[in-house]
Amino acid sequence: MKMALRACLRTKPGLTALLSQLSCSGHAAARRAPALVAQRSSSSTSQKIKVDFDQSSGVAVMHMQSPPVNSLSLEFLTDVCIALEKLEMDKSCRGLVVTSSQPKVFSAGLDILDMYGKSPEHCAEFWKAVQEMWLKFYGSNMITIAAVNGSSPAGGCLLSMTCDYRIMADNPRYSIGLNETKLGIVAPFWFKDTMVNTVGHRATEMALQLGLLYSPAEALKIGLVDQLVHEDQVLTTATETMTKWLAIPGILNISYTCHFFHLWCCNLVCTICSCVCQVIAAKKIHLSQDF
Ligand SMILES: CCCCCCCC/C=C\C/C=C/C(=O)SCCNC(=O)CCNC(=O)[C@H](O)C(C)(C)COP(=O)(O)OP(=O)(O)OC[C@H]1O[C@@H](n2cnc3c(N)ncnc32)[C@H](O)[C@@H]1OP(=O)(O)O
Repeated sequence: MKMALRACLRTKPGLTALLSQLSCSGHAAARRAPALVAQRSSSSTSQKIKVDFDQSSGVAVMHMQSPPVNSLSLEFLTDVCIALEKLEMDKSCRGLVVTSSQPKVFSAGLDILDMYGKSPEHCAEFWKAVQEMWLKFYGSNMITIAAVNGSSPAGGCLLSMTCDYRIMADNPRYSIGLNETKLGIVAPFWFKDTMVNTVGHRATEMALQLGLLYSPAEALKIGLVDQLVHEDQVLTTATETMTKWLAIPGILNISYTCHFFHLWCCNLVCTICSCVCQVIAAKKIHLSQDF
């Protein structure tokens, strides 16, 4: 799916426009102008994000440092998107590792405090920022690897699933998954689609309906993560793995992209049809209540 988005962002101007409308892209850029990285190795820091870029390898490491648990607030999401935009614009940056500076937690998912009791304008901006993060990671031209060095529920799991590869710390205290159901909320369809693309249909059904959080070993078994390593080795393994991915010529990447793009379009059409059916059904229910 990520590759599919990459392809359409490269080749389909119409869809790019559609996606940019969906994601309100540019809202982050409007706040702070991106700067190109000129040094051989550099480090740029916002309050909540630290990016180390090694120009010799073309690999950047994004450290999420929003205490206590890297919850995805509007401010944090905006910083993530700005950092991504900057890296994306620097053509020498080919790979991105995302990890956490917080102990025991990769990301606690959407910031619950930022969703509660806020103005409709804030909620709209917040929700657009969530979509923007998803689109930017999924549609990135860089190879992305999530170095999941702690628990990663809900939106945190989504973030990791938008990456090309996931390496998780092998600590049974940590968990990962889309647990929204357990919180009494329904995960949006694009959370669901992202998981289907990662672990398949049946595993997603089970995961979402029961709101399951998986231990690292269980997550590996269903393919939610690709590799488990000792806690101390997560970041180094991620950078080593990146070297392998970057050795693959970009043209092959684009070819696979076309296959996945086809699948993604089919999915989108199905989703639109199902939304139309739901609206028709809701109208029928409404009418039958009137009479
Ligand atoms: C606004 C309009 C949009 C509306 C749309 C709504 C529909 C959206 C539908 C679905 C999508 C939802 C996606 C989500 O991501 S919802 C968030 C789900 N997240 C969780 O369930 C995680 C909850 N947290 C935990 O499980 C744990 O905190 C932990 C495993 C991440 C870490 O555990 P531990 O190290 O033991 O830390 P604590 O539990 O003690 O927490 C420390 C501190 O952090 C606060 N906190 C934790 N999670 C969040 C969070 N998601 N948002 C905000 N704050 C969080 C926690 O309360 C503690 O705070 P303190 O008491 O003040 O210290």
